[in-house]
Amino acid sequence: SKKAKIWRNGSTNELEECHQLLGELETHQDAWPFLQPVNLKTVPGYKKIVKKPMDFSTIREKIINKQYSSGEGFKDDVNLVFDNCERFNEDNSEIGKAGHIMRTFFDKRWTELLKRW
Ligand SMILES: Cn1cc(C(=O)NCCN)ccc1=O
Repeated sequence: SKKAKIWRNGSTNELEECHQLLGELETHQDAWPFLQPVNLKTVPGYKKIVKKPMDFSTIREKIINKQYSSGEGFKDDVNLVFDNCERFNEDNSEIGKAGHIMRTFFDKRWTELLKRW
């Protein structure tokens, strides 16, 4: 596993703070469309339209398996979740609206974390 680094301002491991932020995403009331991979067998068109599926449970596995070398890779996968959502869903659909709410929530928390690193 990567040696924990002491970051500027004494904040400890960047990826530990990403793991905590993932917990906030997963427990958000509007997270329900993003908790598990979209079922490619039951959602028509998804497999063809969305080239790189991503969801919060997959991100959790990648954190646990040390597949991110920095917060940047974590941030890119979280944004992929929301970009996929915008590509596949109408903005005013239930899932489309949830995606916009979750992206706004994440962007605010990510900006707060960047200020501390
Ligand atoms: C993010 N997303 C989720 C679904 C879905 O059906 N999720 C299951 C919720 N229980 C369908 C399209 C989509 O873009």
